[in-house]
Amino acid sequence: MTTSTTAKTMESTPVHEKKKMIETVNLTKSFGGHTAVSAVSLTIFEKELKSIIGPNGAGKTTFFNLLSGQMKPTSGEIFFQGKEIQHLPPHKRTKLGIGRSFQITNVFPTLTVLENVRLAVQAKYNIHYSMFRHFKHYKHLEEEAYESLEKVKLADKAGQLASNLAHGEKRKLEISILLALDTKLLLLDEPTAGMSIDEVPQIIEVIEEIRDQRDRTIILIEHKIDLVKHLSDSIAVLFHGKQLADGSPTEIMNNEQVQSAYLGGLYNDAED
Ligand SMILES: Nc1ncnc2c1ncn2[C@@H]1O[C@H](COP(=O)(O)OP(=O)(O)OP(=O)(O)O)[C@@H](O)[C@H]1O
Repeated sequence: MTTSTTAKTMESTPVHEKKKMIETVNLTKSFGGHTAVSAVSLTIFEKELKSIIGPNGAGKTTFFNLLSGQMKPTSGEIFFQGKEIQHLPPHKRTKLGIGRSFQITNVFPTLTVLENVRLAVQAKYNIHYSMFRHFKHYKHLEEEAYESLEKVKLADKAGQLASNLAHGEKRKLEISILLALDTKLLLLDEPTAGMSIDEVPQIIEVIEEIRDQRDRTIILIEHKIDLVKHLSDSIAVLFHGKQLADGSPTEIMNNEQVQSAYLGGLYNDAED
C-alpha cells in the first residue's frame, strides 16, 4: 500500500471551494412497510472519495441502486452536477458519467481483455465497427483501451480471454471499462469482496491511484474498515437506512454515536 497525502489535501479544501458532484435530498426507498433508505441527504464533492459504511442491511446497496437508477426512489431527489436525475433510467445516467462497478454484464467472456475495453472506448465515441475499414482507423481506440488497462495494472493480460481472468483481475477489468467510458462518478460496490489475500493490495493500489489523479469522483461501499480509513476523504455511516454520521475519517472514528451504535459490530464483520 502506498502512502499519500492527497486525501489530506481534499480534507483541507474549504467547503465553499468544493463543487458538488452528486447530492441526495431526503432520498427514501421503501419496500412495502420496510424503509431501506430513509430520508438520506448526502453531498459528494467532485474529485473526492467518499465511503458509505454500515452494518449488513443498513441500506448501502439500496442507496447505490438509487444513485445508478436500478431502483426508483419512493421519495426524495438526486442531483448530479446540479441536474435532477432521479427519474432517469440507468443508461441515461451512464451517459451523464455515472458508472457502477458491478456492471460486469459489459464484459464479454469470449473476447480478450483488450477487446472488452476497446468496445467501451468505441461506445464512448459511438463508433460502429466495420470489417471493411482498414484496421488503422481503429488503432487509436486500441491504444486508448490499452492505456485504460495500464491504469488498472492489467496491460500484461491484454491478450487473454476475459473468461480466463482471476476474480480480482475481473474486478480490475470492470474498473478499466468504467475509466474507458470516461465515467466521472465511479460507484464501487465492495471491490475487494471475494478476493484472495494476494489480490486485495493490488485493487487498493488501483483505487488509490485513480483517487490521486483527482479527475474522478469515487463512492465506495466497503466493509473493511482499515481500508476505508486509509482511502477515504470522507465517510458516511448508514444505520437502519438512516444517515447516522457524515464526516472525515477521523471525525467518524471518534464519533461516539458511531462507535457505540455501530463500529464494534463493523469490526466484527470485517474479521469474518
Ligand atoms: N428488492 C428488495 N425487496 C425487499 N427488501 C429489500 C430489497 N432490497 C433490499 N431490501 C431490504 O432493504 C434493507 C437494506 O438492504 P441493503 O442490501 O441495501 O443493505 P446493505 O447495507 O447493502 O447490506 P449488506 O452490507 O449486507 O450488503 C434490508 O433489510 C434488505 O432486506
